[in-house]
Amino acid sequence: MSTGTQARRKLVAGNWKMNGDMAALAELDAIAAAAALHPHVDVAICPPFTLIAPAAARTALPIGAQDCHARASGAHTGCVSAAMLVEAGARLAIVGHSERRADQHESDAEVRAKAEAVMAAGMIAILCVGETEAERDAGRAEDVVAAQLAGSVPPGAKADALVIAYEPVWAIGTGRTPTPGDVAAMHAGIRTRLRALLGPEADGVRILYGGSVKPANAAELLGLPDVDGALVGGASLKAADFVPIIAAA
Ligand SMILES: O=C[C@H](O)COP(=O)(O)O
Repeated sequence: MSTGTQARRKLVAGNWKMNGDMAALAELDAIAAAAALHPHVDVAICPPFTLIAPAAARTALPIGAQDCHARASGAHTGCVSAAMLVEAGARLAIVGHSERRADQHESDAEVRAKAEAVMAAGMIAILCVGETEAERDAGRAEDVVAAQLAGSVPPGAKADALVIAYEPVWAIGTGRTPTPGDVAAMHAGIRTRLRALLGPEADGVRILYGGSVKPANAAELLGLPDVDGALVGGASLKAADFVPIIAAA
């Protein structure tokens, strides 16, 4: 998988969430075939933990995890370490998804520790940020995202190991998306915040948009300034939906 440092290659990553079984891995074949037709786009799939090893064995597509424990080992029932993910074949891992921030009460500090573990293991961290609808309605969206970045982006992170995914919580799985202007403004704001945190390295960090990305809206969203790709949930489960998004990138 290419790094983001040179002209920020687009990245279209699928997050299967808690969906998929062995039979679903057949979708990877069609996705891989489409990805080969678009070599200027990086494509990755993040299936459930149980499918990482068989997915990585089946395809050359980069396979990722949806979470990672911050510690290397120990008494953490139900958790999986970064080294375990690498051994299973993962090359990237999502951290700080809003569903985990909400359901598992993950703090910015925990997300940062997870991102550091992912990077230390040689994987790419896709670090998610995004405001709730109430926060946007209150005019606090940019401040909320800025605070998440300040609290969860590891200091000294390198552009080839860090991807930011801006996912407004209210747009996830709802069929709703921010206006193109709001997406562009938020991505520009994220870039500015990253420069303050990481210096010039920030210019190589890819910033993905996520939240109800579909074939019908992908071209518009992916064509916006500072939108370096997409993190796709529901529309990544079927190649018939995901492939047009890859093509749009
Ligand atoms: O990680 C993916 C996002 O949560 C977006 O999900 P969605 O495309 O189903 O809205």
